[in-house]
Amino acid sequence: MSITLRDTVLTYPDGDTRLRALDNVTFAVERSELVAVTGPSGSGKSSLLAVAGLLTVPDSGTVVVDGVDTTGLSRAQRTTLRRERLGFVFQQSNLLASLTATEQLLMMTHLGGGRVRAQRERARDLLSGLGLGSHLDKRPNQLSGGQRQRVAIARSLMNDPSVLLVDEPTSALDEARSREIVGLLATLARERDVAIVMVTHDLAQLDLVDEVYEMHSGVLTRNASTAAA
Ligand SMILES: Nc1ncnc2c1ncn2[C@@H]1O[C@H](COP(=O)(O)OP(=O)(O)OP(=O)(O)O)[C@@H](O)[C@H]1O
Repeated sequence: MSITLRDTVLTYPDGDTRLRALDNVTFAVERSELVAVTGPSGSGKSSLLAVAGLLTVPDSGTVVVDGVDTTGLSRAQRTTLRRERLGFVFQQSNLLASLTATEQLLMMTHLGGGRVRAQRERARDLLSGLGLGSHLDKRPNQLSGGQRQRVAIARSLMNDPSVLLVDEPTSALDEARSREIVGLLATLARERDVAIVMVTHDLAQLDLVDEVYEMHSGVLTRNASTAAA
């Protein structure tokens, strides 16, 4: 398994009591799998991504990333593991306005160190592989919403992650573009052997994913009827 959450509990203060944002969540995604997590607003989906992404430490339970049990790791150790094994794609691609597509990807290497020439080649290969070969030097305002989301996906792959955590990738896109992006994620999962967890409200694309989970009031359940595989 590339990412496993076992009996994970996350609470927040809520007046005199505590709200259970994750209520004994158990969840595992293998490499080459694309899994969708749906559920109403406030049900705990962002909390799930934050815990899986090692950004938030749960109150109890276990998070295992690529075979590494993260329980008890220091903040620095979690940061290293995150940088080496995890990739993130956010709702609104989060690109920097002043940088070209290639530079958005190279930013990741400044953060992580590494040789610029080899990284530039890798950035170009990734962008070309995602159909952006003729847009390498374009800035976000010169790209469509779907192209921007592709740049964000390419950027998330720079460190060759084992796990990709994707938050509402289609919320700013029309139906056809949404389908392309989810289809692309399904292909990437298989071709790059990466485990992808995608939070989404976009029920129209669920036939493209391997498994569908539903979150309700912090409780995660597998939805067998809508899963394609
Ligand atoms: N920092 C916080 N402090 C207190 N309560 C919080 C905090 N963050 C989230 N919550 C609460 O935890 C619950 C789960 O929130 P979460 O953001 O994970 O839901 P979500 O499913 O991602 O919602 P949305 O679809 O609207 O993004 C909600 O009831 C929310 O109000």
